[in-house]
Amino acid sequence: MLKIEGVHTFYGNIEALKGIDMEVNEGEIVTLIGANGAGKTTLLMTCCGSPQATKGRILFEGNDISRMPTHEICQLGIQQSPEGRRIFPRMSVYENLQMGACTQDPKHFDSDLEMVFDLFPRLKERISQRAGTMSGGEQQMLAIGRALMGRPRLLLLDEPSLGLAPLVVKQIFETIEKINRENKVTVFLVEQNAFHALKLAHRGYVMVNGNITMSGGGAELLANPEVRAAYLEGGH
Ligand SMILES: Nc1ncnc2c1ncn2[C@@H]1O[C@H](COP(=O)(O)OP(=O)(O)OP(=O)(O)O)[C@@H](O)[C@H]1O
Repeated sequence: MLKIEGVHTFYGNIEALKGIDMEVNEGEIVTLIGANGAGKTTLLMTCCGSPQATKGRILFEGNDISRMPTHEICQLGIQQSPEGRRIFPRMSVYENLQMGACTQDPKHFDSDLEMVFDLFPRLKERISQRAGTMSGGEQQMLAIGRALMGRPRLLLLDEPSLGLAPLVVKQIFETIEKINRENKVTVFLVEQNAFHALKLAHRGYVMVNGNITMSGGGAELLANPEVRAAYLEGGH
């Protein structure tokens, strides 16, 4: 579904991605783990066209999206829930979800809203609340819900567990699994919480300093001593 071939991305003269090859197959949850500054967010952003890859190409369902503007990439069926959530804090929950649907045919709006409320009943309870006044976990649910309103076939999630309490992290990961299994959305997940993220994943990749250094099944990477030593605190 998503094929990343020899992708290099620069910020000025900083080479953040140094020739990335990887792929996400339809129906999978694929996790990318790596330390701070490894380039994980840059890879997700590059898949969405901002910044654009300087070398290499990215194919989505056979279309070369590497030089495409972000809104066209969204229309093809890729949506992102960004790092730090980036919800619109002064808007209500409902208005945030409306924003997520803005590229879509309005005829889908009501049923898509129900789908999001089924996944995150808390958002329905908070429908009129200003998004910026909600808890971190609720804001994360909203960021994922907003992305789903854009009807993705491929959902890119950047650190959905960031700053959340363990119980909330568990709920968010269970919902991600449900979105993949029941709503049939393919998921590409970037995480520092390697334990949860690899447990959930069909396959995973490890990124170090702008390069992919390891790949394998989620369970295989979880069991790998190098991965455990580097990314799983206390051999969790
Ligand atoms: N807008 C930018 N301008 C210049 N350099 C940047 C910019 N964004 C990221 N970088 C640099 O690119 C490299 C990769 O950063 P990136 O945010 O992709 O890493 P990451 O793996 O997502 O890290 P984290 O887990 O901390 O979010 C880092 O060296 C970072 O300092």
